[in-house]
Amino acid sequence: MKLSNATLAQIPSEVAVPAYDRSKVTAGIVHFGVGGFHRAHQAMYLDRLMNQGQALEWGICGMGIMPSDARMRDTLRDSDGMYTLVVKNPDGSREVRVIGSIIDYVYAPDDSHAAVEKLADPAIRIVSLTVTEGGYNVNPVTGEFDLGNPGIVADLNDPAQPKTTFGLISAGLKLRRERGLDPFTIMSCDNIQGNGEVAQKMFGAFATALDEEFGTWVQANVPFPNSMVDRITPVTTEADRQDVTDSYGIEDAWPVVCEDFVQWVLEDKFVSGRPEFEQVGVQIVADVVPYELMKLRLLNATHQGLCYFGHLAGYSAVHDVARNELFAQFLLRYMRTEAEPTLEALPGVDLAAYQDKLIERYSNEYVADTIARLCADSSDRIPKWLMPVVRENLAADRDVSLSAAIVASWARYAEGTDEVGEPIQIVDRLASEVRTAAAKHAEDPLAFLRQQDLFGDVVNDERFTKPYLEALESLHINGAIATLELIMSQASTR
Ligand SMILES: NC(=O)c1ccc[n+]([C@@H]2O[C@H](COP(=O)([O-])OP(=O)(O)OC[C@H]3O[C@@H](n4cnc5c(N)ncnc54)[C@H](O)[C@@H]3O)[C@@H](O)[C@H]2O)c1
Ligand SMILES: O=P(O)(O)OC[C@@H](O)[C@@H](O)[C@H](O)[C@H](O)CO
Repeated sequence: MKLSNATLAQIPSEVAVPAYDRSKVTAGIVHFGVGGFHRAHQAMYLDRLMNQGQALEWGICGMGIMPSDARMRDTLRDSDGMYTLVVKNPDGSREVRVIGSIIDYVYAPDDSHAAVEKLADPAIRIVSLTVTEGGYNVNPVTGEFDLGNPGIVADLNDPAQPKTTFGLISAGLKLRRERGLDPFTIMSCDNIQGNGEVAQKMFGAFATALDEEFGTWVQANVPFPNSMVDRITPVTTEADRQDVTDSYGIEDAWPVVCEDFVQWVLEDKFVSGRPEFEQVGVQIVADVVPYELMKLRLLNATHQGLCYFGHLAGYSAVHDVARNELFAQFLLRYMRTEAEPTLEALPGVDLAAYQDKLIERYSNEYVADTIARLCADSSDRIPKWLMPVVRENLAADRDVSLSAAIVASWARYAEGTDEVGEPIQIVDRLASEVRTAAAKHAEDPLAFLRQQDLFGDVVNDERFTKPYLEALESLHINGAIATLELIMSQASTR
């Protein structure tokens, strides 16, 4: 049966369905970047609240700008905004739920005027984002807003027909201001350190470029809370879709599969109110930074630590890598000896247990996360999650050997051929740059590190380049597994 309001009553009892009257839910949030993660995380939390009879005025209106978002528009239109969330436990059991908190979807290229009007609707009080790290338009060299991006240039030249998130959100805010309405909160939920601050800087820069006085108003009036978000959510596969049909008789064109673990730590900085997220397990705190650092430097950095070595060693599934003791010990050692010294202690958080739990989470075979997903967009990830660990450790004169080996594994991967001569498809907005740099390894083994916009001046520091060159050479001569063995045997004698 096709998932929709009309078929909800026929859903089998092992699948939970919204216990609230969806016709009473109204939109209070516009979300940009409705993908797998948003639907496994924020929309799920809101659905939990609604199931408690609360937050019915905080329904979500998705908004898309990318050509690929047309598919989400059509899928959600067909299912009245609903989808199946399949939570996979490590023992093979699962919890399956139809999520009902998304009630509308606007594909902005269809009608940018309607999209701006939606953003100016007084009922909308939060605009949230999961638009990926690349969606913040940060110039990698300067760290500033990239005013040269053609989409941004077009929106600045023709602000009445906005096409980017920056153009649309700014137009919505401007209209609200003209109409004497309060602004909305802009809530980033992307894996970026200081995601609220980065969003504030980037949206502020766009608004200023549009009109200086408006930029000042945005900086003074629009809050940008920081958050730490966590739930491993792989890309939905055709097998996942078929499984939902075969197991439950539900025809859902785009279900979501995720792990059982979920966490959201959120700064309480909102204008015009917010849902009572704390009632459904969200941690509302004054300072998110230590939580963010913990998650990005332990979880996201070890995803980088396992994916290039894993790919080179011939793996395609994350759980197979995590279950290999050599890899698990390498990741644990990186976390304990290099990442943890850069983290602040957090009340109630046992960092050693957190690290062990990560290996357990990665080992969940039912989640079926892929090495390919983790290897994408490396140039947005290694510089943001791993290089800050390196810089802090070098400043404190601490060891960086394992971090250097992770960077070397990326450099080897970027050469574009694996250990049995198969081509590697590099998915990265800087794919041609990183491939060009990696292609020079034979003549200049430090060529990759000379990409200053990615690595700063670490190429000049022998404490980093020595273990980096050793790892890279070993990767070329001995391969990934033997290199990890060598690194671990050297580490045990330190
Ligand atoms: N998947 C996870 O495990 C996970 C966990 C925690 C946080 N996140 C965060 O969520 C983000 C999205 O992950 P996902 O798994 O939902 O990916 P996804 O590919 O399913 O969805 C990404 C969404 O972002 C949109 N998007 C991409 N670039 C954009 C741009 N420049 N402007 C506007 N929209 C843009 C896409 O159209 C899509 O709607 C990640 O990049 C990360 O920051 C993901
Ligand atoms: O989604 P990205 O691109 O920010 O990073 C890839 C993964 O490390 C990430 O999606 C994790 O699975 C996630 O952060 C877990 O909460």
